Amino acid sequence: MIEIKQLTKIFEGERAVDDVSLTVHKGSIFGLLGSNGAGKTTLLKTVAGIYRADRGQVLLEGQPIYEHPGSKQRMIFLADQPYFFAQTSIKQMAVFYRAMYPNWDEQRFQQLAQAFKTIPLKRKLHRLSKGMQRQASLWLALSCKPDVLILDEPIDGLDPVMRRQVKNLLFQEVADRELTVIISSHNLREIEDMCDHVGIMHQGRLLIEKELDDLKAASHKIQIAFRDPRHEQAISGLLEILHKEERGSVGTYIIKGTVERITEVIQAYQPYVFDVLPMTLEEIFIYEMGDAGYDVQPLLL
Ligand SMILES: Nc1ncnc2c1ncn2[C@@H]1O[C@H](COP(=O)(O)OP(=O)(O)OP(=O)(O)O)[C@@H](O)[C@H]1O
Repeated sequence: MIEIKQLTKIFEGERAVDDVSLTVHKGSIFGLLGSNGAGKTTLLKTVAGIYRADRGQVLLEGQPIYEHPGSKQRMIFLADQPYFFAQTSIKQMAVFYRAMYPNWDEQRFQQLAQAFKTIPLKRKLHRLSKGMQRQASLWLALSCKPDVLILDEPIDGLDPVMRRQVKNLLFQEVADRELTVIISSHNLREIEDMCDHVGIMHQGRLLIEKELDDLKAASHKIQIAFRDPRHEQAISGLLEILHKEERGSVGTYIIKGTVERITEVIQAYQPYVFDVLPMTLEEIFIYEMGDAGYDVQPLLL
């Protein structure tokens, strides 16, 4: 378990991360979203023990990460720009990782050659494309068998086939040995596919942090055609309507509450049309955050 407690990181008098508290459970995948400059990379680097917090702390299984080299060996941070030593191949980088990370698993490294077969073992990494370099850094990271993998927009630059491959590898590690993953991305669909918890950052602050299932269960998109316009007024007194759009006689409503409660209230008026529609994570964020007083639309892609 990772506990982030009232974390603040200041650069040149500006708070890049401002009083963020968050718990990431072992074996979960946490997705971090936010606009450019929101503080995601700074938060991730502080969690990884690369930056020292100005206030607050980060604990891995109760141990402060920055002060414990042993904790840092249990986690891997993959930056959005992969970094390798000059003139090295993946084989040579593997020698370095083997020396650095006590959990390095040579057999896993060999197995993963199949998954990352586009990367030649002896070719200099700096000559590979950006996407291939990202693949190489994921290959090395997974071979270290880390307890925590922190990924700063790593999947965004991969082609669709490799994206699926990497997601499957991560799911497998989470299921088999409770790997904890923290991933930042601008791609909401990616986060929705992968993560069980999500958070949105803006101007250094964590605006919202919730379990995806809770978010999905908290509000619903319903299409309704009432028999009598007065019925609509009646339900708005009984349910919390966050948003409404009308097309002809059919209205699409975003309503807070459980689907059972919403169904019970609306069905009592026997509408002509009553359909519960799926909501995307983007819609959920827009309405949830709008309800909390934030215009979140510009923060999301
Ligand atoms: N090393 C640094 N020195 C000074 N300021 C920094 C440094 N790193 C980040 N910042 C500032 O901290 C703020 C947050 O930056 P950060 O890179 O954490 O945002 P981000 O959410 O990852 O953005 P993006 O989505 O664009 O990658 C920005 O205002 C940035 O200019």
